[in-house]
Amino acid sequence: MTYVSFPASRKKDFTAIGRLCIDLNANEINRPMEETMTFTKYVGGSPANITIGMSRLGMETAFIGKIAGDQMGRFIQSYLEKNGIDTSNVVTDNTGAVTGLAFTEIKSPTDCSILMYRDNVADLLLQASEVQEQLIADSKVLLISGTALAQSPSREAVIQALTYAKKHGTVIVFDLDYRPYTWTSDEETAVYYNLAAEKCDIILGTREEFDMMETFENNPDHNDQVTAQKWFDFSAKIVVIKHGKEGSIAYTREGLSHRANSYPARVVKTFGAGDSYAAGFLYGLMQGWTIERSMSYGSAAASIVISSHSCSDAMPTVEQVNEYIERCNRGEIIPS
Ligand SMILES: Nc1ncnc2c1ncn2[C@@H]1O[C@H](COP(=O)(O)OP(=O)(O)OP(=O)(O)O)[C@@H](O)[C@H]1O
Ligand SMILES: O=C(O)C[C@@H](O)[C@H](O)C(=O)CO
Repeated sequence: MTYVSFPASRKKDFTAIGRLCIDLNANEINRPMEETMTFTKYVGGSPANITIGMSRLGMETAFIGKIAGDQMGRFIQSYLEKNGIDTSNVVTDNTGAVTGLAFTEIKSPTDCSILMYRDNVADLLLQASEVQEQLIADSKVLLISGTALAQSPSREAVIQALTYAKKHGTVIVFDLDYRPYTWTSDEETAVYYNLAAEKCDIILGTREEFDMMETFENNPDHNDQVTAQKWFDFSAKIVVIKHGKEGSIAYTREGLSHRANSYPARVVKTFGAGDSYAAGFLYGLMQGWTIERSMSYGSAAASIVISSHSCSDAMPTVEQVNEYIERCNRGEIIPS
């Protein structure tokens, strides 16, 4: 059964809009930030990671965003291009804004956190007038992520991108990607998240992210089915609620639900799980696979990334995901 129809014959399979940043991942793992001395630099930002993941899986991809006009911005642009991502709608800031930094603290495989430096960041300065309508019209999928809604003018840029996607029948995916910094209140966050989600065909988020969106609603038991059902009265066809190691559950407009278990992993750090899951899941759906198979593929991609040091650089190819699944089936991956 096909739950989402992707438009045929478009130049791009997948375009994302939002932040392009730098991850600085601790080299000395299993210790607090205070004792961490060195870091490795990677391209980061959730929508960037997902786009890199889609590109590694063989999809034709593009990115809409804004980078700082400095060495960090050029590093990001060149990494995207090396990964086959069309950067023709990656705009360079000329106001002196900087690149967002995410320092990761890896205290243990289950206790990881991110320290963000996001004052005057270029990614939140993308303007609505800088979003290329034609690129969205040429794409099968547009992915938005919540953080870009946190401030103007990036907020308006995302809403304009949604308008173009609706006009051209581009499938819209919303990865909630809720990061509390840059938002000023729970009310502001919930209002903008809800407004955007009304327009989206596929919504992916964790239970905690959906809880934030339900600030003004009555779902005292945090019931996944209640959460998903609301969105089927708008545009959604699939709502996926992720539960970390416990796996994920997808609801469809037809009233069905599908569960996926996580794959075993030798976890180095947990961040990046959601981004790789999104890439694997969306890749599967775009191949016309069942929801179960797509979720399982996303879960395997997630296990690969959390078993690695980086998020973006560790995004797997089709061969790597297939091999990982085979190794798991043979019982060769012993979870940490
Ligand atoms: N400890 C784990 N072991 C194995 N798989 C995991 C683990 N944590 C997450 N996953 C896999 O990744 C998927 C998404 O994880 P999660 O629910 O943590 O998303 P997320 O919070 O968006 O991730 P992120 O930490 O990147 O923000 C899960 O459905 C599961 O398949
Ligand atoms: O999203 C960010 O800004 C940080 C990410 O790049 C980081 O790698 C992560 O948290 C992935 O989910």
